[in-house]
Amino acid sequence: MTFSAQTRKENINKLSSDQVDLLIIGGGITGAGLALHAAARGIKVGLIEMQDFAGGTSSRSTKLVHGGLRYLKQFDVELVSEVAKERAVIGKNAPHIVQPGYMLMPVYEEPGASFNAFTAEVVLHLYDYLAETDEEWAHYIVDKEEVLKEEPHLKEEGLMAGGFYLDYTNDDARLTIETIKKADELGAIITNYVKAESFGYDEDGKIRTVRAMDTLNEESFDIDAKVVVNATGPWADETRKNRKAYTGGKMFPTKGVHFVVDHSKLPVSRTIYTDTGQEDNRMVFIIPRGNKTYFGTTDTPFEGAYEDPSITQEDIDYLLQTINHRFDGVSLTLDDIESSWAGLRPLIKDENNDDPSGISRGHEIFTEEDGLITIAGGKLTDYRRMAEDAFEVIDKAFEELNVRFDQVDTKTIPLSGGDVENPFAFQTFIDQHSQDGTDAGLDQTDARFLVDWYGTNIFKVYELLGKARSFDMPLKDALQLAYGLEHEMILSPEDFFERRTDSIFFNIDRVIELKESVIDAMQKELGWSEEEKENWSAHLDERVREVSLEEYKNK
Ligand SMILES: Cc1cc2nc3c(=O)[nH]c(=O)nc-3n(C[C@H](O)[C@H](O)[C@H](O)COP(=O)(O)OP(=O)(O)OC[C@H]3O[C@@H](n4cnc5c(N)ncnc54)[C@H](O)[C@@H]3O)c2cc1C
Ligand SMILES: O=P(O)(O)OC[C@H](O)CO
Repeated sequence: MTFSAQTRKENINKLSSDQVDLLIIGGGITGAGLALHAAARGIKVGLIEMQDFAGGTSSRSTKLVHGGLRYLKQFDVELVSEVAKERAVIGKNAPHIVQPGYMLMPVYEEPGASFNAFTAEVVLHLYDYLAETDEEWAHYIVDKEEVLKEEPHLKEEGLMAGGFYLDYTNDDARLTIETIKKADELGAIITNYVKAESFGYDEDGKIRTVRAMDTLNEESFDIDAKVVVNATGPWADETRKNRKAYTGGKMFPTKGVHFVVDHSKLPVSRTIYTDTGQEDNRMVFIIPRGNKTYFGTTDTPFEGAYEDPSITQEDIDYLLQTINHRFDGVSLTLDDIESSWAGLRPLIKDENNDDPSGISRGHEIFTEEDGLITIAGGKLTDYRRMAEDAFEVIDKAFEELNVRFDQVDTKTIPLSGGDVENPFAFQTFIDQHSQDGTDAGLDQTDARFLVDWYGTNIFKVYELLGKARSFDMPLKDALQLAYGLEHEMILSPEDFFERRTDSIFFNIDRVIELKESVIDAMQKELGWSEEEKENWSAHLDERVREVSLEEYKNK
């Protein structure tokens, strides 16, 4: 069973010829979670994504699975209680992607500080309680000396104490694609690069058809569905417009930016969550990842094209000022920034709140007169629960059509690659299966990396050794490309470099080194014309220029 460009062609044929019970518009984490939930219940479900899977916000987050500690400042206890409990569920179902770890919240005595030593203890205690955190990961508070022993580069002036608490690191695009692949494994009919353009109605004015376009060849086709769900995140209003039943805009997307520097420039040993020091009610994360450190984010109202929110000089100045304020002996400049990304929070408008950071990160599900169901808002960490909530509404729509399906508990369904015997001992799984990689000619580091990256899908990776060896590149990269083409519906170089691997963000030099050989291999495997090859190559060059902030560095 594959999930390739050929699968995509077959799925487009299926969607254009057979009615589905449910059609999901949007292939970010929210749409992916809905598709997995539906397929697990035996619902005939289709999903169309106009870019690549996770091409929107779900590859541009802070890349954490977390409960939203700072939301307790605005007493969003219900949200934190729901979202924080999901961390352990995702950690169990995707141990190859999501890792638990102690994060540090330093406590400073400074204007606008979120917490003091006492309130930090209270809020971390409440966070553990709401999340039902295991005792082994209980929070603890240490004094200033202990904090500086752990993080010697943190600013000493004003430092009072520090709280260590549990949260999880993540790879948002990997979490999305592994959810998509699991939905595919369970029977969902899924395709990327297909855009919902308009709707068709039955005699009662209910949506029963979606007019879709394959954005690769601009061919349009109709998809017949009993029920349609709009899971397009920040685009939710865009998707709802041009319909008689449109009840007005609900979304208030805010932009969040992250920058990546070499770890030597910002040598933190663990994730740090701290005030910006700019008295703006904002907190930022500083996160070590491999031999890099990334940090963010901003939270500013956004207007413009949602596909690729631009980063501004203000964003750069704000985050550099925040980091240089918080760390002694660190004076990051624009030239230290190796890569970056900007994403849009799919926030729901709050008429009573003009502070973007004060708006709830909760989700809403609503049905309009023509039957379109929209799920908006939320957090990536909450995606599974959001799907459960959505199906309470979707099932009502099915009941009106006298259609019913068995229930399912998705808590017990591992994502693709996550079905290890003991998810809490994933390192053992890596130890056990990296030997196959070294036997195939990989060095130990690459062999362990691939098992860590793909989990139980590593066996499908190794099946592609023959194909990989035909590519003119190091074996590890060749295996990742071969697997991505065969099992992760890679159609463009950016799909590979930005979302199936993390090279564009965390190893941009590697993108430049591998670009030609990857594009040559993709042309051969996907049958690109010379013109298509040139277009994809130019698109990748533009993306590299954009994420490395060249326009600002060359000013
Ligand atoms: C800066 C930032 C940091 C964040 N950090 C975290 C974090 O660390 N942890 C966390 O839990 N949450 C975090 N979030 C929130 C989280 O990223 C989002 O809630 C989540 O990714 C939204 O997923 P989604 O699927 O709803 O939207 P998206 O991922 O945007 O998916 C919507 C998809 O719909 C597609 N689409 C749009 N229109 C159409 C159409 N007409 N036809 C077909 N497809 C269409 C788009 O291409 C897009 O891929 C963060 C958000 C931001 C912006
Ligand atoms: O939406 P915020 O303000 O919590 O910002 C996103 C964080 O960086 C991670 O969720």
